[in-house]
Amino acid sequence: MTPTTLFTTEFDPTIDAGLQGNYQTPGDKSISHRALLLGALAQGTTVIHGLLPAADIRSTQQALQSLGVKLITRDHTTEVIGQGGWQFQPTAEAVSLDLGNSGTTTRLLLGLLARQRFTSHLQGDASLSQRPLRDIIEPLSEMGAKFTTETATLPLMIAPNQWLNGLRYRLPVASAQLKSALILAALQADQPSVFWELAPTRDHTERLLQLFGAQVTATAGKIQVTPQRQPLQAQELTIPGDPSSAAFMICAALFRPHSRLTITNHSLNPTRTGLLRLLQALGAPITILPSSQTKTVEPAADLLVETWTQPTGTIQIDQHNLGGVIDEVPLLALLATQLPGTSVITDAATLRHKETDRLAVITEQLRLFGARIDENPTGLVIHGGHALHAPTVATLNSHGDHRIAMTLVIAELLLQAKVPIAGLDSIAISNPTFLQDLVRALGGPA
Ligand SMILES: O=C(O)C1=C[C@@H](OP(=O)(O)O)[C@@H](O)[C@H](O)C1
Ligand SMILES: C=C(OP(=O)(O)O)C(=O)O
Repeated sequence: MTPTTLFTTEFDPTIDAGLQGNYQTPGDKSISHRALLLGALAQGTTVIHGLLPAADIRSTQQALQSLGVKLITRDHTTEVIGQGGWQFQPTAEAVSLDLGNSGTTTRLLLGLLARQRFTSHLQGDASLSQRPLRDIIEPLSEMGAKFTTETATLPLMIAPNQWLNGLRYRLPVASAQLKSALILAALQADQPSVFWELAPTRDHTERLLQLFGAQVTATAGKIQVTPQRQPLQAQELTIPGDPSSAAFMICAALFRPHSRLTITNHSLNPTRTGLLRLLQALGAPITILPSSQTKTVEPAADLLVETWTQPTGTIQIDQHNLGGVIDEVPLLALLATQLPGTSVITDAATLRHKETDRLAVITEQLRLFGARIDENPTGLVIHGGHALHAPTVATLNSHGDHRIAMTLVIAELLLQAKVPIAGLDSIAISNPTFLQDLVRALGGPA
């Protein structure tokens, strides 16, 4: 994603208002990818309500279309015409897939394309092409997949392949993308597979596969996959709101005076509610209310978030709870600056291989606000308890990373500082209506 130095004109972080009204959380990104992919494999038409309309999801949609899958979008509903089996039917003998900025699309497709009759060429943008794929290439190759890549990154080629064997494998890293790729390959294998997770990560693949009729069981970090001989069965489903998008509005409301914001449709999947649990344990004024929305494919609720007048406590993240906040870490670093003590994030080296090196970039940017952060190879130590100030630089820089860009917007809002942010347009990767929604919650025009 090309950095820009444009700052939005409609959003004014110096505004003297709290966040009020209702915030409709955009559809969950992880579930949106998976609903499209499983819908494509199923027999029948899968109807998805509330798919996230963001650039990463468009990468999955375009990849599926290149693979010969038909998608129909009307208003807030997307229909996926399932192909009724594992074999995609592209019109050419070799397909080229541009996966943009989306790590999830890339990794899940590596699993799905491991046993196809055609050649696939996968590429992505500059950021995605830097992200390591070795962790995923190695076990999939052991199963029989045939990858060609010089550096275990994109661009990469997958050769036609007629067989995959089952695998018993202890995942060396905690990664939902790795786990999902292995499960998707294992369903196409000739023998059963068993995987053991290093630490808990989001479980949308397991849940959705069960809904679509696959034999996948997951207990206490052990995942058992039976090869799927019958096609998956198409479903109609409504996607819950993405906690990783809601997180920004929750923090803005907690730390802006005069806030009273209802967040609707927030997922309650326990593998995604790490931030919510952590804030509730610290006594933040967040009330969980019954959901006011249509029943979603995973549990969801409304949240009432009010200004946190006396923030207390600290944040402690390690490998046991990292999975539940993996995409919230840049925001957690900002949150920790607002707490009185010293917060510690550890076991988080994987953050160095996201859209940017998120540990380095958030440290660099929050220091411009006067934050006291020590960076180490696997995490951050954030010394709270002292006031931040408006940055004195001419431009902040998200380095084209959507989560960093949104964290900087919230930092500016908390400090009422108006400094241009380079790469703000990256927000469209996961949360295209973010600034508009923020302006509305602050009392601006809808
Ligand atoms: O599976 C997924 O949908 C995702 C998994 C996470 O990565 P990990 O593979 O590190 O868990 C997360 O960072 C990403 O935004 C989405
Ligand atoms: C890391 C992220 O996504 P992905 O890995 O799909 O690019 C994210 O959304 O923060």
